[in-house]
Amino acid sequence: MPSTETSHAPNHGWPRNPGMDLDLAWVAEQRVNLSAGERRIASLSGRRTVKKDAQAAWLLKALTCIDLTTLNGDDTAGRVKRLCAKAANPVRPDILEAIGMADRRITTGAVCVYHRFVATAVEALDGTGIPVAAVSTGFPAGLSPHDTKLREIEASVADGAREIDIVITREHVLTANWTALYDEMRDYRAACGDAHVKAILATGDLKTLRNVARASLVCMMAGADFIKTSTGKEGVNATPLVTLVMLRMIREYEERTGIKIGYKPAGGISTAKDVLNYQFLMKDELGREWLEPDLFRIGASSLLADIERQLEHHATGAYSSFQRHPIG
Ligand SMILES: O=C[C@H](O)COP(=O)(O)O
Repeated sequence: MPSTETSHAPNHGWPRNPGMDLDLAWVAEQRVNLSAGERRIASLSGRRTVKKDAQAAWLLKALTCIDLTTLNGDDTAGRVKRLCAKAANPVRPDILEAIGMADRRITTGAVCVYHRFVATAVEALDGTGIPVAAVSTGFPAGLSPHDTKLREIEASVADGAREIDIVITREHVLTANWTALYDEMRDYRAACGDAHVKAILATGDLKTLRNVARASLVCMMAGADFIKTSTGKEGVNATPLVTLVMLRMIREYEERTGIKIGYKPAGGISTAKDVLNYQFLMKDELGREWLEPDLFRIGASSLLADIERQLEHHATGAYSSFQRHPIG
């Protein structure tokens, strides 16, 4: 059960990934055994349940890992300010009181917006310690000119973004041009300066799990601090199977380099049950450390409402069916 001791805004003293030279042989040797992966995911089902007394702790921990997101064409400064207010006070005080957490300061991990709203969000979050993450580099397709993408990153950092979610050029992966992907990511890393960088792979566009594994590895070699599944705009976004592949690449990268890389599933994650599944997979594959916001974020626009609802049920004792649902 995760402790709630660290249920606060993430520690931005966490080290950045320095990256390493591109190792094409290491990239080439990556293979994914699809049926073994599917069996692993299937085996999670029914293996675990969330204990009633531990549930609030798990959900609060998940909440501190949310990159609370609005990425819509009709976003306005007003919507972003309301989102920031929710990020700073994500759970109603009476619920926190009822579950014995009234003395904890609980916030989401970050607020995630388009570049246009970075300054608005930074101002709205002033004094909360909550970082702003900007989706830069021509999100979501990432097909703007390379220099334009670098300028966008620099502008987001100048406006106060402490985290940048970049999107890779999927063509580099689909054509196995690993050098181009590495160089692109290297440039993004440099443009971020002191900001942390999350590499969005858009896994739903990458055709094969092997491509997902290889792209994960190349982005980590080039200095990504996090690897993230999706923009939320692809046809298929975060899935348990893609997660398994990416987590295993994070594990392999740590085994080889000693550097811990974070993971961010994003897109379509909207229920407490979904997020508990991700938490158990993270803990099983990488260990307890990866349940903290320094190494785990969940990109989500609508998850918070369900977590709050489940905490409310917890507070009133009106336990919902998911509490007895097997984790998997
Ligand atoms: O990065 C975050 C995603 O765009 C959020 O996707 P969602 O709106 O499906 O939760």
